[in-house]
Amino acid sequence: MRIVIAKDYEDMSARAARIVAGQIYLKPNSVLGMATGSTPLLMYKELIKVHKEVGLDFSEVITFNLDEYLGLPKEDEQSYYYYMFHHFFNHINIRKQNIYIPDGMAQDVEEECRNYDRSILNMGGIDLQILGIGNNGHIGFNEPDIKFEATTHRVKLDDETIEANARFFATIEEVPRFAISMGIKTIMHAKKLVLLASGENKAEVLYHALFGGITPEIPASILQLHQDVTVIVEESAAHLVKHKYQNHRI
Ligand SMILES: O=P(O)(O)OC[C@H]1O[C@](O)(CO)[C@@H](O)[C@@H]1O
Repeated sequence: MRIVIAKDYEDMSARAARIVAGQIYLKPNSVLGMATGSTPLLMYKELIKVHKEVGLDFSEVITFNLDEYLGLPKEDEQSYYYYMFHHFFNHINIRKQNIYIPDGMAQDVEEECRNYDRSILNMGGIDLQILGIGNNGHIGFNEPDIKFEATTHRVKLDDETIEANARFFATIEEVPRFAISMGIKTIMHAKKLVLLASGENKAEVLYHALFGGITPEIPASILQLHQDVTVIVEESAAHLVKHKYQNHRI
């Protein structure tokens, strides 16, 4: 595991964007795993800049999103489908048929999950997965006490996640209670993982995830078992981690 302490949110985002750009440069038809939430927003902006200024080509790139709320249609501004197009896909030359996001309105959720995992396999697996971390240690929407062997599945969101994500909705009642999420096993199968953490509120959970026991109570702790993880921590999330790490420049 490489741990990089970035000096601020801009630095964290630029470093993450460089890893993604490097991946696409070396393998133009890379399969990328995408995350949502506040953390990767500036990384997406950086990638758009690299696309516009240097011509980073997304025409062969394939993407799979980590998760989607159940019950929100694509056009709902709080859906992750909307987020991804609004913040990223509408601004680059990715092909729509290469974009995979779980369907939050699927009639048969189990079938949707099976198809999602099958599509990932058919594309040769995820080359590079971007991850954020929830206040409770979740990755994707894999909430504490998840089964580490889970593949893509329907999840019930924790109260803590509902509270944390209420900031994006008019009222907390509007936050969906269920979602579809890649499972831990799906995530762990990615060839490379990049975990981003930003903000003081992530400091403690990040420390436990990286240096505590590997336990379903902190789903991100499973990342300790992956052979190729880069953690990019913004300074304000890093004060506990700092005691333990050796800074590696990337
Ligand atoms: O980046 P944020 O908004 O703190 O969210 C943390 C994580 O929770 C989620 O919103 C739930 O999947 C992720 O997309 C994100 O990585």
